Formats: sequence, structure tokens, C-alpha cells
Amino acid sequence: MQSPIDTLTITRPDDWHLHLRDGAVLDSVVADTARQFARAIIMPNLRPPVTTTELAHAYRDRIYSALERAGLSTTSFTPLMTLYLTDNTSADEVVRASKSGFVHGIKLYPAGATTNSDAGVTDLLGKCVPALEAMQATGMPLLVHGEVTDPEIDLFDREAIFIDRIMIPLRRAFPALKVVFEHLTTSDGVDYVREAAGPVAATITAHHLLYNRNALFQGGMRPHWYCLPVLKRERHRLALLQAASSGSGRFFLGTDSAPHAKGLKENACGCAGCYTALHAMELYATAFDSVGSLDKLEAFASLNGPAFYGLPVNQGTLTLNREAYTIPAELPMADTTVVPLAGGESLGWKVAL
Ligand SMILES: NC(=O)N[C@@H](CC(=O)O)C(=O)O
Ligand SMILES: [Zn+2]
Ligand SMILES: [Zn+2]
Repeated sequence: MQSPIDTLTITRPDDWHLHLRDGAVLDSVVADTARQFARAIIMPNLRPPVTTTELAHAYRDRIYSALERAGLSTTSFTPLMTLYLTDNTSADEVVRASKSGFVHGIKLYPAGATTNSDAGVTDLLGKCVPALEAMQATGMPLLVHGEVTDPEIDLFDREAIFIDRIMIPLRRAFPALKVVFEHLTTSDGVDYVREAAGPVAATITAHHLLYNRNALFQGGMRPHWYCLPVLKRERHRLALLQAASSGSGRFFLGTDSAPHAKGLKENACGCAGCYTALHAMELYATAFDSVGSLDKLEAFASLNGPAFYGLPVNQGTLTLNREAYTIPAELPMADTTVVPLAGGESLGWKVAL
């Protein structure tokens, strides 16, 4: 019998779905990410949302300033900016974004689907046709929060119904449009992405690989496990784990790390989002190790994403050691506190710094 791997060195990874936020917490959250990842797709759901190339440029400058304040070199981490699609996004704006060289995707938030999505799209195939045509023509990827918002649809079915109602008609109308199905959570999503014709891929979070929906209710309500799309049944978790470790280039790492202040999570109407930037690679290594697939982690974390986005693979490496690591229970950040996912618990892997 082979002895288990105790050290894993992979090409330096990227995070293809990240919320860095803005203002006082930016310094801490960007530093947590930059310790592990060379690049990240920066989600645009700020208040107000990042709807133009000009706003994305200003946000990018603030991220670089935060890196400097955190004592990190601005060459050590590259923020890959995105725009927030609205009913009014023009074809000209898409062309500007494409020519900028620093905008790498445009994000679809169905209005009301998740945190800061009020300005989101109300009718994708009715109102966004000029923008989608320009995206298809320029090769600008559409990044999708894939959940319907119809209040009649059960919360746990929102992703599966989105495939039929939005994804299939969208891809029929724009077959050459690059689409990333963000934070995939169901076996329905896995089947769709695996088999769809054309340039389709998906990000998968560490928490959807590690937990099923029981985690939300273990011994009581667990707000730090609440995110959108919400955790699903065990069979969906197993399908995601299989997809992530299958070797298919269509699935890649996106943490969806989304910090909210402790008091806004532990609240009568708690915010959706899990903070995983601190310990992302430890969480993913634990998930892949659980199915004996550590040898597939590098493709998922470091190779598949760049291939889909048409970017080079990173120089440099990241090493993980099999070693007990206790996740901090709380993280002080500026004038607030953030509770990392599974704070206080232990993992069997640690990034070597
Ligand atoms: N995933 C979440 O639960 N929350 C994200 C938004 C999102 O990615 O949908 C956030 O910005 O807080
Ligand atoms: Zn989302
Ligand atoms: Zn997100």
C-alpha cells in the first residue's frame, strides 16, 4: 500500500471568484488572499456596484493601495476586475471593458438573488441583448450567479430551475459566449456544465465541497455556514467533489469568500456569505484528500482557470503540508470582527509560508 502524501507542491493557484469588499476591511481581506493566490477574479457587488470600466479602474487602484498598506508587493497579486451587468449596460461599455486589459468578466446577478444584487438584471434576454452580443463578439466571459429569484420556487431548487429557464435559452441565443456558472452547488449544475456544448465552465467553493445542508442546523442555527446558493444535500456535495477531482478542465477553484461582520451574520436576518480567504487552500486540500484525489488539486486550483480565461499559468509554487491547523475562531479586521468558516475547528493541512 502506498503511504499517504504528506507534502504537496503545486503551481501557485488563483481564486476565480472572490469578494474583496472595500474600505476599512480591504487591507485585511486582500492580504489573506494574496498569501495563497497570485490572481483573483474580483466580484463587483459593492455599494454602489462596479458597473463601468472607470469604476473598475478606481477599485483596482484601491486594491493595489491596500496591498501596499498590508506590506505586500503589488507584483505579488493581480486583481482581475469585473463589471456588474445591469439592464442598462451598453455594448460600448463592454467594448471599453474588453479593451482595458484589466476587466476579465461581466457578472450577472439576477435582481434580488444575493448580497447587493438590487441593481441586478431583471430580464436578461429582454434587456441585455446588446451587452451580450458585444460580450460574445469580444470574447468577454459572462459570470453567472445561477439562481432564479421567483418567490414561488423553493430556495433549494433555484439553481436547477435556473438551468432550464435562463442558462439553456441564453446559450441557445449566444452559443459562442463564454459562460462561467459561478459557485456551482448541485448535481444538476454539474451535469449541465459537464455536457453543454461550447465554452462553459464552473467555479466550485471549498464549503460546497466540504459540507452539506446539515451543517446549517447542527445543534442549532449556524449562520456562519449560510451562503448563497445555500448548501445542498449530501448527494450534491458528492457530485461536486467528483466533478472537481475528475480532471475535467471545465471545473475550477472559486472560493466565493465573502466576509460579513460577525454581528451581521449572527443576526435575526443574517447576511449570506462565508469567509474562506484565510484558509482556502487548506479547506480545498482537506476536501480533495477526503476522496484520495490530492493529485487532481493542481489542475483544479492552478491550471483549468487560466486555460478557460486565456491567461498564462502562474510562475512559482505553493506548498501544503499534512499538519494539524486550528482555524482562528475570529479575525479582527479594522473596526470589525469576521468569523472565518469553521472557526475554532481543526484541519489536517497547512500552507507552508
Ligand atoms: N455567496 C454569498 O452568499 N454572498 C456573496 C454574494 C454571492 O456570491 O452571491 C456576498 O457578496 O456576500
Ligand atoms: Zn453569487
Ligand atoms: Zn460570490
